[in-house]
Amino acid sequence: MNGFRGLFVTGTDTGVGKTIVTGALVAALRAEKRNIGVWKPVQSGALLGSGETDAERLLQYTGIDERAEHVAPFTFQAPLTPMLAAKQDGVEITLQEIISAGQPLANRYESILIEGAGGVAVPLTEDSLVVDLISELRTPALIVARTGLGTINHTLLTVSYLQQHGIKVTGFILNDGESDEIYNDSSITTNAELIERYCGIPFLGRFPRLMDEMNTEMLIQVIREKIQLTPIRQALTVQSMEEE
Ligand SMILES: Nc1ncnc2c1ncn2[C@@H]1O[C@H](COP(=O)(O)OP(=O)(O)OP(=O)(O)O)[C@@H](O)[C@H]1O
Ligand SMILES: C[C@H](N)[C@H](N)CCCCCC(=O)O
Ligand SMILES: [Mg+2]
Repeated sequence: MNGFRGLFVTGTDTGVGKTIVTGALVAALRAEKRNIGVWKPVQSGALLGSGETDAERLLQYTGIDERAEHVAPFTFQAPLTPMLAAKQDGVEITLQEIISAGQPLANRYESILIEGAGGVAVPLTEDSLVVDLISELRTPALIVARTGLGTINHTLLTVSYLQQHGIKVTGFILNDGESDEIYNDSSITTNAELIERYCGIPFLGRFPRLMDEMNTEMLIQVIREKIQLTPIRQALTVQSMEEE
């Protein structure tokens, strides 16, 4: 049985801000005295020790006391889809190895937020995509998407693909990201409402562009002010009850 208690944070693409949003959500949930952990099953694009990997960023944002190699048991240097990045390092991993490597970490927490790599159809291993990992873990999914023009199509496709695989979608968050583009984009006033209308998945809020250093206190404040946590708390609770 591969079931994990948690929520899988996926995105409409790589670079949409899954790491910052995941870190902020975990920090806000932990501030409520919940024992929530964070897991990055496979990461690519930087090496541990650089301070640039997602595991290191997640630990920095949340203040969790874990070793980065436990948060991300598989790290590959090349900025490529994990399957290819692993190949370049001469490694071949299986979906079952990825899942087994996360189990000891998950066992230390009441629930975990899991950050994917890129979007839902990104090759993780020779014969699996991110969506297959979510299916195996049996967690619901939360989508992080860009705020601006193009996000309706990307988000509706992501919702549809997850649902075709029997995965429950808890909601979507639109992230302003680091680009200036959205400031002249009139679609931002209607994107969230249109996505909700066409797929029926709740909009949980807009994550603002952060200019200052991203410390834990500031991230908790951003989540409290901008993001609806109730559906996320419910997703984590319902799952725990289903397991009993
Ligand atoms: N709201 C924001 N404010 C400021 N910078 C942001 C924001 N969201 C994302 N960024 C920056 O944009 C870059 C890309 O975001 P990030 O690495 O979080 O994407 P990702 O979805 O986690 O990508 P990956 O698929 O590699 O995990 C990072 O440098 C991040 O710090
Ligand atoms: C390198 C990086 N940061 C990633 N998380 C891997 C993203 C792979 C995306 C593949 C793709 O969709 O074309
Ligand atoms: Mg990331």
